[in-house]
Amino acid sequence: MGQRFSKDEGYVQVVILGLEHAGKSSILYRLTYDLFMEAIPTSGFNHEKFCLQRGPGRGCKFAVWDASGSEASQTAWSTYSKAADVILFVVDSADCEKFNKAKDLLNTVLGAGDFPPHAVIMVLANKQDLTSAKKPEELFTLLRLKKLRKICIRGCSAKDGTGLDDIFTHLFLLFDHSRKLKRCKTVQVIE
Ligand SMILES: Nc1nc2c(ncn2[C@@H]2O[C@H](COP(=O)(O)OP(=O)(O)OP(=O)(O)O)[C@@H](O)[C@H]2O)c(=O)[nH]1
Ligand SMILES: [Mg+2]
Repeated sequence: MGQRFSKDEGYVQVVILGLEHAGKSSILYRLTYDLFMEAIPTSGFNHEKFCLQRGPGRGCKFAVWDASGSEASQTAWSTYSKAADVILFVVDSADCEKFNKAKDLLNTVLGAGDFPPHAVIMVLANKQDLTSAKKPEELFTLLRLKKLRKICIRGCSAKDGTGLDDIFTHLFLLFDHSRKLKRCKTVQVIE
């Protein structure tokens, strides 16, 4: 907790952003310990490292930074985005009153364009265990994601683990694809 942010060389750098209370730290706990713990609001960062043990991305290493969602902390987000290979933007799918705020915040993050061109942006529609939660497809429209480039959405629940067990494989495939696309573009320019 409260660590200084830095780029982890040799790792796919994943930055978790989103409003306070969206469930960012709960997702990190679920990924790290495979359990649900009552999280306390983050001050600074949580930082964990993972290595994919199986599947197409076997051996790929991920460094995950879970930021505080407080307004004071949001001012520093562009620093983290600059170093990000993957941005996970977490939304509380059951908190309809905050959807607009979440949309504006996501637009601010994306509009700043600080992240590298190969970066993958995934919205995690968290708290799918709650009956009031909007489905990822609904959130896709509500957050007006279709207007935004290179972005995908996935439903999940830190509480019961839904949508999180294969997240690193999924991220690896997206990241790999994104890097290859970038390489293709370079080849086309040279031709
Ligand atoms: N029902 C349900 N509750 C969740 C889920 N994920 C998180 N919560 C709850 O949501 C609240 C906020 O969770 P946190 O993980 O602390 O949220 P955060 O985004 O890290 O918040 P900040 O660190 O303040 O930015 C806690 O009470 C969690 O128990 C989920 O998938 N389902
Ligand atoms: Mg937190």
